[in-house]
Amino acid sequence: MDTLKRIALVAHDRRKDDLIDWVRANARALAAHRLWSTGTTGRRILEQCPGLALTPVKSGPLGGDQQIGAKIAEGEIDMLIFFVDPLSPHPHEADVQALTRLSALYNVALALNRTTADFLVSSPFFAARYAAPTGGGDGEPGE
Ligand SMILES: O=C(CO)COP(=O)(O)O
Repeated sequence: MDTLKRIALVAHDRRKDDLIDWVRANARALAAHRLWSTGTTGRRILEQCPGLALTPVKSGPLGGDQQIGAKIAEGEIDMLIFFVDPLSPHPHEADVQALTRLSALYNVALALNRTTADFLVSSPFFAARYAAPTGGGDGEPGE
């Protein structure tokens, strides 16, 4: 079974430090998977974890949430880690709602906060490939 996961990492501004802290804490597990991020989130993650196979798209308010949503609609994302800020208004609220709606519609594993992200990253679903590499596997993305 192919256990390589395609994961999107997104955070609102006031949750970015928390997401980056979570990514750093789970960098070894995440390094075995393919990652996408909205623009500002992705650039900040790569500053801290330059070894991750992470592709930034546009910034969320400039269409990045919709780009991630389109990948979900195309069946190209398995998991969305989206640390939302429920206490601030967002100019692109419609895009935020569309992104979480598409995650529900396409049965994408969705974490809106750190506790749920911890459950996902520690689940057998996530860890199978990591725990049982096949011959010659060294955890590099794309194997
Ligand atoms: O706006 C976002 C999520 O809705 C995130 O976008 P950035 O990562 O570009 O800040």
